[in-house]
Amino acid sequence: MFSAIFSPQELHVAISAIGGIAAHWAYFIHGELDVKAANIARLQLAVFALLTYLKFSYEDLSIWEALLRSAVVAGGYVVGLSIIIIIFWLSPRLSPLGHVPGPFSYRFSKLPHMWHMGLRRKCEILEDLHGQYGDVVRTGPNEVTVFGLDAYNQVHESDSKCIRAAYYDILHPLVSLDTTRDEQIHTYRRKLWDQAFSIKSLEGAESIVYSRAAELVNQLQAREGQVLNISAWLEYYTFDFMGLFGLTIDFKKLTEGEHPILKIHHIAHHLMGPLAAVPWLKHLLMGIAFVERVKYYRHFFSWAGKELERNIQNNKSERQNVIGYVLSDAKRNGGVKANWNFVLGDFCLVIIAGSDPVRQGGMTINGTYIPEYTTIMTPQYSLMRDPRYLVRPTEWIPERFTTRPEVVLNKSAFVPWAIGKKSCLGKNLSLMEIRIGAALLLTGFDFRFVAGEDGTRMFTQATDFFTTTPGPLEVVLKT
Ligand code: HEM
Repeated sequence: MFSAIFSPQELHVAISAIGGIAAHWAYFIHGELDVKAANIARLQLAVFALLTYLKFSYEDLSIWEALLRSAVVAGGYVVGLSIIIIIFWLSPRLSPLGHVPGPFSYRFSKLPHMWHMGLRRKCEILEDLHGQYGDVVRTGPNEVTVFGLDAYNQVHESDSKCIRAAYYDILHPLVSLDTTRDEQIHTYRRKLWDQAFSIKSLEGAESIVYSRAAELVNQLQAREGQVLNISAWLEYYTFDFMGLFGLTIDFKKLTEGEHPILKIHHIAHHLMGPLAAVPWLKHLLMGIAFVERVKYYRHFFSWAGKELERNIQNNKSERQNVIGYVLSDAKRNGGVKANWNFVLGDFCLVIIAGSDPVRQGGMTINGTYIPEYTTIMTPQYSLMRDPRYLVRPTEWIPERFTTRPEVVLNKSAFVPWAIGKKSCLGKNLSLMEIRIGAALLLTGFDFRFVAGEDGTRMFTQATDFFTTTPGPLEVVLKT
């Protein structure tokens, strides 16, 4: 009967549109598909190719006509899928987050958020949304961002039921302590890492920190009177320290200048930043060869893989540092090759430590029910600039932490190292680096901003993606 009213091509388009709707109901809204993005795209391309072949072989069409007609059929699928996505995420009854306020366009897709992140930093976008919509904001079809200390504690405290969200698959297929989403694996690997951060290990680390801080002072003394980007020099200091402490590698950045991998890391960081909002897109692009945007990210991992192999070759005896403990564990449990994704993941984590977390869970936050399997973001940037917890929160008042406690209203909101089971393992180590570095620099030099520098670029030009890289701070030093 249908064939009397519709042409075969029209019928194919209609079936394809119904297929789009069915795919949404039967597949796309069930479970998490981010890391499967490239395979889903490949499958859809394969179906398209098959359809083109069938049309070419059985409908007596030229290859171009077959391609065109298949594209129209594929368009039916896209339209069907888009319509059902819009209905689903717009309807308060169907969408589990229909009751949470937030920007209209963010309800359907994370792509508008990603677009905005290309123009501004994520932390500033979220802070604006906080001002506009309050403490609980819908920032994606399946994502809310929550503000305030109570919300932060609920998500992060040790007995929280929240688990790490899809965003943490950032290194996929590699897995590091900081990105593993499996609670049991996390507990196991945290114990492994703990060995390298014991009091005894930190005592051993002290001499490395002193030697790198002394080298930093040497290098800066040799550049007295010159314009220096002190942000970069502090990064060389911490990078060189982490190489020696965690990996037995001397990156020699303090003595030989910026290591090429740091440059690659910075470019990758900058280009990948906006993609952080949309994990599936990052996985999709990584699955396609020659995508320019992820080129430097690939470079970073291929460099890290070779560097790890060299590192294993150069250090045959057991080492009592992070990579040593991680390798020994791998050897005890099937060998380094079998555990490569964990070993390389942790190797990369030592190189780039620290981040801004996201969690998943089902709970009531500030009176708003957040259903299970919702991604919950808890931006530390906003928490540590919230006037409920600090007086004049955006002003640089270092005395807050020493002689002026009256400008702190609630010190529990100061959580740079996070809290709970997944809080920073390197807190004491980083405090040691900061104290020794700051003491030597402040007692050894007078600092002056160069013309045009007011110290704000360090914050306003910082990149905000998994880890934060500060913007430049140009100064001239005098001994
Ligand atoms: C001032 C410097 C640092 C800050 C502000 C910082 C901050 C953080 C934060 C906020 C987290 C939690 C991330 C999350 O839950 O997603 C974290 C995790 C972590 N940090 Fe740091 N970090 C710093 C330095 C370091 C250093 C020097 C190391 C040494 C290797 C380190 C090792 C780690 C590790 C291993 C984790 C993962 C812990 C886990 O998943 O159990 N951090 N850091």
